[in-house]
Amino acid sequence: MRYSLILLAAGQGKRMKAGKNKLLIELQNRPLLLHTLTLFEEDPWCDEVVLVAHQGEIELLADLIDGDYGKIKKIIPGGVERQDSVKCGLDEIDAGKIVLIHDGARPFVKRTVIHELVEVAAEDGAAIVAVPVKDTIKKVENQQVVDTLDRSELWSVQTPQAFQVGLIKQAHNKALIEQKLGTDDASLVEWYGKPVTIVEGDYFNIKITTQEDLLFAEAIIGMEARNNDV
Ligand SMILES: Nc1ccn([C@@H]2O[C@H](COP(=O)(O)OP(=O)(O)OP(=O)(O)O)[C@@H](O)[C@H]2O)c(=O)n1
Ligand SMILES: C[C@](O)(CO)[C@H](O)COP(=O)(O)O
Repeated sequence: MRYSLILLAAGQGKRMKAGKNKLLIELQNRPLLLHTLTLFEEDPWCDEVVLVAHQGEIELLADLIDGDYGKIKKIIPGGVERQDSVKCGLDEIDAGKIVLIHDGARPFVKRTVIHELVEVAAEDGAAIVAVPVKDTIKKVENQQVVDTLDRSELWSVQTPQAFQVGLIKQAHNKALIEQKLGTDDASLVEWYGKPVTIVEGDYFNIKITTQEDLLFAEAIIGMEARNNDV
């Protein structure tokens, strides 16, 4: 199987409070973005990568990559919202492909999960990685609990998310026209009226969002290094 990747790196990292794009923060002496890029550069199923960046950081990222990532087809400017950045990426992907959309801020997705996702998307049209929620989730209004949701039905959604490219382009185009904004791409497909299949992932595939996630990330890298030594 083969796929194209849209890798998102055009966020602001406001919640990280690092004063710069969080994807440039170093983990084990390497920018976070390069950890994520390496996963896909080394995956034989990945044909090409469209890297979506801030207009003002395109040159910086090109220098950082320095010709080491041959699968990068283009570095293109993103938009204000994550969804706008994905739309810019989709415009670069040819018809008939399976496209994966992934947060540059998730450097720990496993290749086995990626491959299962691609196979399911090729069959079903849309597939996303998710894990069952571990906490009890309550609905709250004005600091008052109004409901306790049934945890057996709740999943915490990650990326990558994989789609037949025609389907995700149609969903994004309709969302643009009707000004529908979602926090992930699958929600646009759901809103478009098409099914989305869950592939169970794992709890290591964190999104590096706030300062404490950097500690978790260092711990995961340390654990991976120890496992490789065994
Ligand atoms: N306009 C945007 C917003 C986000 N992203 C990317 O989408 C991924 C997930 O977004 P998030 O973790 O929310 O990143 P930020 O927007 O950078 O963080 P924050 O919301 O804290 O500012 C990140 O890899 C980020 O670079 C993007 O490409 N374009
Ligand atoms: C797409 C996503 O990774 C799913 O968890 C997430 O929605 C991305 O950004 P967010 O701004 O943290 O919601």
